[in-house]
Amino acid sequence: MAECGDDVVFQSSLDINKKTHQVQLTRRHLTWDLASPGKSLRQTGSPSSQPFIGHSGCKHVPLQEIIAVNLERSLGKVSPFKSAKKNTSTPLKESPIYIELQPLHPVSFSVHVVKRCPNHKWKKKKVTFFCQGENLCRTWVEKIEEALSNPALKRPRSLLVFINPFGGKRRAPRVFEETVSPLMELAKIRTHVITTTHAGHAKEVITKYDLQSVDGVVCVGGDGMFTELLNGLIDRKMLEAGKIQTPSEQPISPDLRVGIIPAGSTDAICFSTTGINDPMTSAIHMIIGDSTAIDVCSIYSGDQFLRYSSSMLAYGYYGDMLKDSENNRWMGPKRYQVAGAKKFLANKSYEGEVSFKLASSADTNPKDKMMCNSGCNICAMSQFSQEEKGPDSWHTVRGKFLAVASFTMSCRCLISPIGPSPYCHLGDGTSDLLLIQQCSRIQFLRHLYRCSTTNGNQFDLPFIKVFRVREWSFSVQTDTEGDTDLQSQPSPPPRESRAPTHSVWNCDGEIITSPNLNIRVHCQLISLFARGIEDMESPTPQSCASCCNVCDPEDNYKSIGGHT
Ligand SMILES: Nc1ncnc2c1ncn2[C@@H]1O[C@H](COP(=O)(O)OP(=O)(O)OP(=O)(O)O)[C@@H](O)[C@H]1O
Ligand SMILES: CCCCCCCCCCCCC/C=C/[C@@H](O)[C@H](CO)NC(C)=O
Ligand SMILES: [Ca+2]
Repeated sequence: MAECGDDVVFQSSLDINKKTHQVQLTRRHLTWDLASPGKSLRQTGSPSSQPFIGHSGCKHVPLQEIIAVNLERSLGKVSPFKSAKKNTSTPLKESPIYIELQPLHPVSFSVHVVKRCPNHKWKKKKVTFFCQGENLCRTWVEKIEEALSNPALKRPRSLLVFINPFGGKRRAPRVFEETVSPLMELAKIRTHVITTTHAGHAKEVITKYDLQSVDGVVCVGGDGMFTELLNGLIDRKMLEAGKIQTPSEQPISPDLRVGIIPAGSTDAICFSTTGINDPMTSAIHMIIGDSTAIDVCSIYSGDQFLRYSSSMLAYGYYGDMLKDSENNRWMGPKRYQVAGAKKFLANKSYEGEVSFKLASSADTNPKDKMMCNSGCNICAMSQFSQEEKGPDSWHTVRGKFLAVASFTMSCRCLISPIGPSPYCHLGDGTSDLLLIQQCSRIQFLRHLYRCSTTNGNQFDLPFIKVFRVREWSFSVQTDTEGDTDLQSQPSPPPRESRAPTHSVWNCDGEIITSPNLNIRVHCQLISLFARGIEDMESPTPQSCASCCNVCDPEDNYKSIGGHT
């Protein structure tokens, strides 16, 4: 059924694939249906105010899923011979070349809409409408463009783009040039593109840039690049508000949304917020103005603020792996596999004490099998329930850990298709804190293997504890036995033969060396050009359910608008 308030803006008959259709633009949809005797716009309601009710075969696209609308430029075919022949008094050889456009069809415009493909991949699909006369064609384009510029749709008009030429497989410049830039042009989005020359470059620019002049900031890179933008944008807000980040200070939300065109090594943030690491999919989410707010952790060493993080913060195995992999950046994404295998064989554990404040709500937990999907109710509720945190409930675990890791999102990536913490929420104000106690290689392998599957049972192992937390801290414990041994020697052993007693932190792929950290989760602090991962089995309000009265079961994934 048509939604209340979805008034008709414009309608007419137009040809699609040489067949006449009744086409209607409402405030929320573009709809077209084959015109046949006994089936017309008039029959479906008052022509001036009522959207018509669809049925199978009728296509019904939410405006939010229109990527672009354009007048078609090539209106006819070139026919110089005919033109020359008309001027019979002039010999053919000497005649000036007249080019006459022979319209194949009157005039046309194209609408590019979202096409859903398997595995959350999005492409664009072009539908061309042929009009009786240029005026009608121009009016259609104007009306659709006007509807798309409705502020409620939150489509960006201009973007600041940072390209990291050294991230991942070093393909970012090409990815932007070949895939993203043509799409932005098609959608008439202005881009100011900066190719970074050094680490920290994007953050430096963000400190000074006139951010009022853009509607979003985009990185073409990986998790490290996103984190640089995240830190730059929050730092800028704090600076403008004259605030210094202290443990008791609440960080201020940036006004701008951030986009990620995946071109890094892991791309876990892009994967966890769109369901895939595909540049075209991400570019489309940006163009149509999708928005999802994600949690951010602030990290301190004592009272000293270090940085903000949004994906994984991990000590032990993942920290050692990152440190080792940094020497092999030239290998690209493979560096993580090489270092991961080395550190797996090393099977090193570290003593430490972890204290954490459990999320007060007993409704969710890291093993509850409730995936955070687009339009997630748990995240929607969390936005309003941050004040009722309940009584402080701190817990402490001491031990020898192979890894201590907190996931503020699922951290899906190619090697872990539903993520190392599959039921983690994007915007519930919590992180999943994973404690892997010292264990044998075979036990740890079992956990890692489970992370690489879609079973979601990687925490169901006796040496693993996992908690949903709002705040937590870690401190190293001195290995007293080891220290005594060292002290009994006349001089310290050579540096390389000393086993390190502590690891480093892997913070969104960047190293933090301070071992003792305090972490706080801030609910939905920054918004991304994404919508979370769509549940293809039960459509979400943003995809199909709210708009769709015309799902065509024959046309799954192929149908306009991708209705399921
Ligand atoms: N021109 C540059 N030269 C060197 N380093 C850069 C440059 N531009 C950005 N960086 C830094 O490179 C780091 C890593 O980049 P990025 O996240 O794009 O790739 P990655 O580490 O391969 O991918 P992932 O983080 O997904 O594993 C970022 O933290 C960023 O600060
Ligand atoms: C025997 C099969 C082994 C499969 C191993 C699966 C383990 C999956 C764990 C992946 C964790 C990735 C979490 C994301 C972290 C990012 O923040 C970071 C920067 O991009 N990437 C890495 C690799 O540290
Ligand atoms: Ca979360």
